[in-house]
Amino acid sequence: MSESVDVAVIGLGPGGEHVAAQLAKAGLTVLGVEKHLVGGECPYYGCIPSKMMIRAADALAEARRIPQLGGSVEVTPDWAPVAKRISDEATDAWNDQVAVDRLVDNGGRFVRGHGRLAGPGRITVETAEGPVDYDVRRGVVLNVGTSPAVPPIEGLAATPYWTNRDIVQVNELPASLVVIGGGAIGCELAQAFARFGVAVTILEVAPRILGPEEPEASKVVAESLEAEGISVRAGVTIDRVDHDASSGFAVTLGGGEQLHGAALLVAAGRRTNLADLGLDTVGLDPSARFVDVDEQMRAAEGVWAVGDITGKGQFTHVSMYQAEIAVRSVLGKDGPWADYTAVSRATFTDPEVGSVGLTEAQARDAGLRVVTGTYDLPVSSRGWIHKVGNHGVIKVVADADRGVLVGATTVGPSGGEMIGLLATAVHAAVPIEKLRTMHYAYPTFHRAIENAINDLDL
Ligand SMILES: Cc1cc2nc3c(=O)[nH]c(=O)nc-3n(C[C@H](O)[C@H](O)[C@H](O)COP(=O)(O)OP(=O)(O)OC[C@H]3O[C@@H](n4cnc5c(N)ncnc54)[C@H](O)[C@@H]3O)c2cc1C
Ligand SMILES: NC(=O)c1ccc[n+]([C@@H]2O[C@H](COP(=O)([O-])OP(=O)(O)OC[C@H]3O[C@@H](n4cnc5c(N)ncnc54)[C@H](O)[C@@H]3O)[C@@H](O)[C@H]2O)c1
Repeated sequence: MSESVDVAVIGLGPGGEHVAAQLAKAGLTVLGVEKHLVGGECPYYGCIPSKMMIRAADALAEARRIPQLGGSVEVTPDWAPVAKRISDEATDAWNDQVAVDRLVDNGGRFVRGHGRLAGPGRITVETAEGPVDYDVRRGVVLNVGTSPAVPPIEGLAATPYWTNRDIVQVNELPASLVVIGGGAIGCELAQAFARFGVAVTILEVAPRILGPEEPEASKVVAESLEAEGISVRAGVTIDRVDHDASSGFAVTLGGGEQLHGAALLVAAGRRTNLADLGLDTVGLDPSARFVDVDEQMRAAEGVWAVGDITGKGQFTHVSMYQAEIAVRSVLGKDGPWADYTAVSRATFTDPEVGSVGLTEAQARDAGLRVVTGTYDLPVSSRGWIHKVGNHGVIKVVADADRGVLVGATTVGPSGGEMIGLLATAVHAAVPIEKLRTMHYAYPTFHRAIENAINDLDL
């Protein structure tokens, strides 16, 4: 006979873990199903270990700026404390016992294995001891996340390339690193490794790195990376990859040029973990790239989905936001339901890139009467004082008809923090006239936002 539970959560990434804990605390019988590590990509292979690397790398870079400001310093990078911190503090050597215990302490049940929908109100979990069936009375919440996408480049599959899951476990740095992909992962990790003395090349097929960001942001970051000695090659195609134990990786570009690296990182986007999830058994398309959800995160009768698989932004904060909504929906509570007009994000390069809402191009595509304002950070008072490391730009995108901002980008030192002010402005549709007449402390970086708003021809 099958065991019976109120709710099963398949995949315990940040969102799924939150859903399982909250529903268990609300008194439901909740089964959490995870095939690898409870907590998902973010704590073990993503946000947290990468930001620990970046924190250390930024400290090195800041120290190297001392001679231009006030003294002398000898900087000797050492990767060992970074590797140790990631293993000891972030991942517990990639052991999730604490997270499993947290779920159980909250009243949830846990099973390790591959979960799969098996028709309305039923799931099967492939455990180490064999398949176990469960009847699910109220519903199933899917939070199965993504895996690294590996482009079909000739020769690549047969080489010992790294993905984010390997690079966060590196104990010794390579002399050189080729990065395939100039997105958030590629740019953040390229800069971190370069600051530890690794010779880094970024290969990006699109015309510019950080493609989803404003072109102004891509330009500032590309210039900053190049100024640190990183080779940024945008608009290139890769024909093949070879590897030899003695000489390392050889990457052949379209046109024949060959690049070499001791290590190769594939950071070319993500694919959703939707294969072998039994989506067809509940009437969903198993070949779709994302799971289509409504504003309550419902994908089908008795099926909810949260996180990267919903296609609403592959960020931990989006997964957690959706998790809160799914919890309310499962419990039969009221909204507010999902609204993505002011999703913000931060890319932790130096300079950091903060952004919220629509880019100028997206706003134009949406048919808005668009007006933009920009301001270069180095000419702001704080940028000028800051001197070395002050590269940055603020850009705001306004809907001229409504007199509000619909998007903004803040590039610079603390760019990811500066976006907070503008996220509130977009989220709450604060009238531009109100933003023009508020106080901006002097001399902060965020005071340059006032200049960008005053640059709007409105
Ligand atoms: C290097 C890197 C850096 C990042 N940095 C940031 C950042 O700074 N800020 C930010 O907001 N986001 C960042 N992200 C993105 C962030 O990690 C994800 O958006 C976040 O983890 C949310 O994902 P999720 O909730 O969809 O699930 P995931 O974290 O992807 O977890 C899904 C879980 O489901 C499990 N699973 C899959 N299939 C099954 C199955 N059939 N049965 C049982 N279990 C299953 C997996 O093992 C996994 O544990 C980064 C990602 C990477 C790779
Ligand atoms: N700070 C953050 O919030 C943060 C940091 C890292 C990752 N993330 C999340 O993780 C997601 C995945 O990150 P990502 O950087 O892997 O993906 P991405 O989609 O952002 O970037 C991948 C890049 O690889 C390029 N590419 C694809 N195939 C290629 C090829 N064959 N040759 C050269 N370039 C190729 C793409 O054009 C793209 O620019 C991000 O979209 C983001 O949502 C967030």
